[in-house]
Amino acid sequence: MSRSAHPAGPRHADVLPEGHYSAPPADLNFLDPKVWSQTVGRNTDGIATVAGRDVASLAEEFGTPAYFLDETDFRARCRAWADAFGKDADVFYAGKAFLSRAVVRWLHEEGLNLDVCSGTELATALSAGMPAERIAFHGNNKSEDEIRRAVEVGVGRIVLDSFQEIVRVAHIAQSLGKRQRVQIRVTVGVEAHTHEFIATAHEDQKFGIALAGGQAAEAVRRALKLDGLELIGIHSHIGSQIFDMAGFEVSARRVVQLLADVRDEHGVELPEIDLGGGLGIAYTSDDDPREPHEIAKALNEIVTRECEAAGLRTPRISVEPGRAIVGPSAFTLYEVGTIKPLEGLRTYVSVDGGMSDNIRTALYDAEYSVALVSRTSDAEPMLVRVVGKHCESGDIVVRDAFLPADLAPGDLIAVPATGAYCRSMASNYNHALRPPVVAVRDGEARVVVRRETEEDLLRLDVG
Ligand SMILES: Cc1ncc(COP(=O)(O)O)c(C=O)c1O
Ligand SMILES: N[C@@H](CCCC[NH3+])C(=O)O
Repeated sequence: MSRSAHPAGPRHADVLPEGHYSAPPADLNFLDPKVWSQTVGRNTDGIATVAGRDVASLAEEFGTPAYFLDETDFRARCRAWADAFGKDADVFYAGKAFLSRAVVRWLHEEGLNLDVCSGTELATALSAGMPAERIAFHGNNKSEDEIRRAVEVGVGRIVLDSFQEIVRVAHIAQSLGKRQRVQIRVTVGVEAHTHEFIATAHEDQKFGIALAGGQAAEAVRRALKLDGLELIGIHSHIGSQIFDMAGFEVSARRVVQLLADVRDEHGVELPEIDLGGGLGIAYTSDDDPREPHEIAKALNEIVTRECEAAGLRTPRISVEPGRAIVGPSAFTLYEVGTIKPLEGLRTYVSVDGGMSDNIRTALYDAEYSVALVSRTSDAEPMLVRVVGKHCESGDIVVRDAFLPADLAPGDLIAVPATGAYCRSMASNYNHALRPPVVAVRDGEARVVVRRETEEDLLRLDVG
């Protein structure tokens, strides 16, 4: 990402502080379609709109902060992924990015499958009518209750994450008189170019079983011996917010090598491989993510080529995008509160939310964009840091961005690309009430996850 300085304007300090910012955009009013969802634009009054609804009326009706989810955009991304991979592959939406019953219904209608990683994500999916056989169950520490529930309802696959779990799932399935379809999650030893906390395929971490040292081969040996398990394939997920396809290619190659080793040792050709999720999205105009069809083409080619070289039948491929589907489909709307110019540094713009609705900046140093959306402005750009209202100096929503210098309390600003890992990682820090998710489509807005209330919080406090 660019960290270059920019020409100093009237509201810029002579020497700008070290930051993540690029030069100010040529037009501060422009809502770049790269980072905003499909139906976002501005009306003739300059107010931003989504699916035909203007943000001023949305703020009036639903309050701020709030997440607005562009249903048309979400569904279009589901279709783009499903079409790109075609009928000989499976797309599992990673529910951890954002899960609600409305989203489950949309996924179902668009023909996608679902990856869940807790009993309660599973319950949400089932309660919204997702057929169990289209659900994959993940997790590095699934409880016995979670496993039993998943086996009982008949999930399509459980992704085994440790040697202990191989035995645990087999016993539970057998005790229920079932044979559970499973995959084994392996760590392929790839250093994905992403933040350390969201890279998952290097060996020193909690997920999966290492290919290195023959551990994954040993896991396959054990799984194949157990009556309660039907081993259908190998799973690899290398991390999240990745742009470079090289890591996926190495991963695919190593997984196919394991399939060849399994065939040589056991005479069994495992029919499926899952290459996980992790595809990056544009959070700022500097980001250039790959399109689903490019990703599908690259993955299909590498798997086909490696399988041909190894004399294997090409397995059925599955992928698990979360962020790449829901991330760009939503934005968070905030009202500007206090504005504090720090001479020679930057201007701190406080909003009515913060790290409780978007922890990603504090946790991963994530970059976001921001725009004034309740009006347009011809004022000079001013370098800002958008911060929340929490008692924490790291409570930053957008580390470095430009907003018009005439920004004032009461203005509405919006942060795009907050559909993934924002509401799903939201907290009640400082007893913040988690914001609602409002789905907007064809001029209609409806709450799909309501705002928490004081009563919700007090109900849990039984002391
Ligand atoms: C196993 C697995 N699959 C899929 C995903 C989804 O990742 P993303 O939302 O980056 O596509 C994750 C999260 O990183 C994951 O751990
Ligand atoms: N929560 C992370 C990604 C990890 C996803 C799950 N393995 C993020 O916001 O980027």
